[in-house]
Amino acid sequence: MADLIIKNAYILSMDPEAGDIENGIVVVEDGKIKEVGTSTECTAEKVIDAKGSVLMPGLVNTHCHAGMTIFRGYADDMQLQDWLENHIWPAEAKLTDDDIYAGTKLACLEMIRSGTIAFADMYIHENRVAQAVDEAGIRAALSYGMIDFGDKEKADKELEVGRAFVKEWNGKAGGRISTMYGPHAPNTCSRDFLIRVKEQAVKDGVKQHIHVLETEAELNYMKENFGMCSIHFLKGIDFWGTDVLAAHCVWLSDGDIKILAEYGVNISHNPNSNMKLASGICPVAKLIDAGANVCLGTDGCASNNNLDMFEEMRSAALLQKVSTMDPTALPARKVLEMATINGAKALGINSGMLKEGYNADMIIVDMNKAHLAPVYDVASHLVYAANGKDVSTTIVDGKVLMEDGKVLSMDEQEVIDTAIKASKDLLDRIGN
Ligand SMILES: O=c1[nH]cnc2c1ncn2[C@@H]1O[C@H](CO)[C@@H](O)[C@H]1O
Ligand SMILES: [Zn+2]
Repeated sequence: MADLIIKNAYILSMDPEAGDIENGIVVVEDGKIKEVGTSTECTAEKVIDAKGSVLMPGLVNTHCHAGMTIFRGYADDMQLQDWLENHIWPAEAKLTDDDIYAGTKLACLEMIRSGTIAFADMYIHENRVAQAVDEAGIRAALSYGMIDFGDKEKADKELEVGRAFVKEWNGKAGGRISTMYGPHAPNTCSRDFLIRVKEQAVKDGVKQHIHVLETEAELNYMKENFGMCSIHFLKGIDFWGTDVLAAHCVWLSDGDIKILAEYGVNISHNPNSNMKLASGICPVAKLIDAGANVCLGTDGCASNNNLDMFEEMRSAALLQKVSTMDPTALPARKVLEMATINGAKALGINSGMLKEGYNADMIIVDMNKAHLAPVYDVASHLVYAANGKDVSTTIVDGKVLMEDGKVLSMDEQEVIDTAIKASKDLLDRIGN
């Protein structure tokens, strides 16, 4: 007997061979998809009737600082450098590991509610992030964010913490957690440090997660100090020769785009954060044309200010259209690919498609809503009209984490109350 059957769904499989299936059935066994079709011989312990709903692969958030959910709305309307140096970093210095656990629990709750099945994270006290992910039931690729600012002693310490984290958590939570190295950015990490981290990542067989060319200030800094941009600088130390997830990539030349595509770099596009911090616009359409793997992320909640990947899909599409003055740029299906297939590829997980053998990481979107009627094209609604609140059911690794709007893997009110209390205590400590 199978574990779970979902029937009567409009299946948006994202599998190029199967396409969309009306009135479809998905069968789940041992956390994997066993069958996708229009009928089945199987019976299951649990059956969900998804009539009037869309069943699709859950969304993958490829750039996040989940613990920063505790800072939602803490410091808005300023430049990245001012925001980080004068507000976020001083506040982070006062964060306890309990605060980060509380913030990450809240982030996981919000992600499960809005249809995200996996996320990539870079933050501090990452052990507690991993604990929260383990308990919440979601999937994640986690990294400890390392910064050395050219200080050799700090570099040694940071790499030690990063290494310990990679070793302790890779493959944990029944395989739902993977680990990466997280050198923060080319303008906050020294050249020597980036080389050491890269070599360690290759030795340990894990990926690296890094911010790259988020701002024009970074581009200017790199040109002044190294006589070249971050993309060429990282090429020079063979950083791109390893498996990399690069967030933002806003300030790219046409030559940079070629390099990123050629090396198969995974690029996490974060349109809402880039708009809010006025960082600029990632040339997504050009990157895709060049053959690069572009996926989507929200960034942290202090620069977004939510984790709703449906909003991110809509923003990504609209921003490319207006910046290229071409309404055919980034059509709905392409954006859905970025949020599912491409994101799963970037994280190295077998999700992002509803297909036999893939992880049963999927969501049900309720289409019986005023703002989703009538329906001509399901993909259009998912990108241009829906939002995260339309997700009724979220399934990760075959486990139902939310069913019909009720979160099953955690006590929702307790998670919200704990985060609010932590934010108040934090303000007292900061002295605001
Ligand atoms: O958009 C961003 N650009 C650069 N750094 C960021 C951004 N958002 C958060 N952080 C910072 O990255 C570190 C990760 O460990 C944290 O210090 C976090 O505040
Ligand atoms: Zn970031």
